[in-house]
Order: sequence, then C-alpha cells, then structure tokens
Amino acid sequence: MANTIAIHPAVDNGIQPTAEHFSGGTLVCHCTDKPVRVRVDAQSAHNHACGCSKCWKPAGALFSMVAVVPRDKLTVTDNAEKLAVVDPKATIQRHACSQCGVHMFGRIENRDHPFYGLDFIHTELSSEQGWSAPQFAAFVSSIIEAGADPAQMDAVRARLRALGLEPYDCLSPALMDAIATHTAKASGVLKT
Ligand SMILES: N[C@@H](CCC(=O)N[C@@H](CS)C(=O)NCC(=O)O)C(=O)O
Ligand SMILES: [Zn+2]
Ligand SMILES: [Zn+2]
Repeated sequence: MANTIAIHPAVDNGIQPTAEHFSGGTLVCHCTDKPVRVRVDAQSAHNHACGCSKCWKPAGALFSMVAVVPRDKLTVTDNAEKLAVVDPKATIQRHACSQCGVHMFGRIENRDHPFYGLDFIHTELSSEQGWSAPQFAAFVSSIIEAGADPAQMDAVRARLRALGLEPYDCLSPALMDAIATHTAKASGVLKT
C-alpha cells in the first residue's frame, strides 16, 4: 500500500494468526553461508512489536517483533561459533550472528529478574507458520531514539491501532503489572 508506514514486514500485510497446536520451529539467521540455526521446541508467548533501539529490526522496519519462550526449550543447533553477545552489560543478553548481525535470541542471566527463565526470540526468522501473533506495541516513543521523526508519531500510533497493536511507551499494562508484582513480592511489600 502506498504511503503506509512500514511497521514491520510480519504485520504490514496482515498479521498471521496463532495456530492452536503449534509447537515451535527453527530460527535461521540471514547468512547464505553457514547460517546459525536455533531450534525452539515450544509455542511463543507475549509476542509484540518493540520500538526500542536495542532490539533487532529487519531493514526498513520501524519496530522489532519479539516474543518469549522458556530458555530450556531453545537449542542452538548449527554454527553456534558465529554467535556473540551484543552488549554483555544489558539485562537482555542478545546473542547475534557476528556475520549478518541478526539477533538469534536474547537471554536474561539475572535469576532475580521477573522474566528470568524466558528467552526473547524473533519468530520471523523461522519459516514455520503459526507462532503466537503479536498483541501490542511496546516502547513506541523509543523509535525516535533510533532516528524516527517525532512529527510522525501520531501517524505511527494510528497505524499500530489500525493493525490491532495497541501502542504503549513501556510494556503492556499486563506485563508492567506482572513486573511490579514480582518486585513487590521480592521486597516483601506484597505477601506471597
Ligand atoms: N529508550 C530505550 C529503551 C530500551 C529498553 O528499555 N528496552 C526494553 C525493551 S527490549 C528492555 O527491557 N531492555 C532491556 C535490555 O535491553 O536489556 C531505547 O530505545 O534504547
Ligand atoms: Zn548470520
Ligand atoms: Zn526492545
């Protein structure tokens, strides 16, 4: 469609539905020679568009598409030696192909983190259909930090809403509540 804002290739032409009995697939990096392959033996959860500057975005996209899977369901099967952590100090350690730059998975090593045990993946790297569909857009204002025109933001949010991806400037309320609940339990404010 002409003049439509390119959010992400996985949503721009209609969002593919979640398949009921989907149980995973293989993520492949963009290298034509010796691609990194990561097998995921689970359906993804909490799939969403992320506008932050740290998540990997395909060329031309304003947003990344990110979901989570249990870390014990993820295995690097091919060419693991090409992987390197983008920023070892980040909460999410993004393991990227050092040749093509694609992020293959993001892992949280801090056991106290609310999302410990989950790995972040980009389901578009798999040719299988049926991964959980994106549900909302996170860190929308952050696209400005990656170079988007601030004057474009109303149009970006309108486009996200038209696609059924409610825009938030942090995570969705449900996920923010889950993080706050974890924090309140950890501090003792909330009794478990
Ligand atoms: N405004 C910042 C936001 C970065 C941010 O907080 N990203 C979120 C969503 S992925 C996060 O949880 N980051 C943790 C991390 O990158 O380790 C940016 O665009 O760089
Ligand atoms: Zn690669
Ligand atoms: Zn992000």
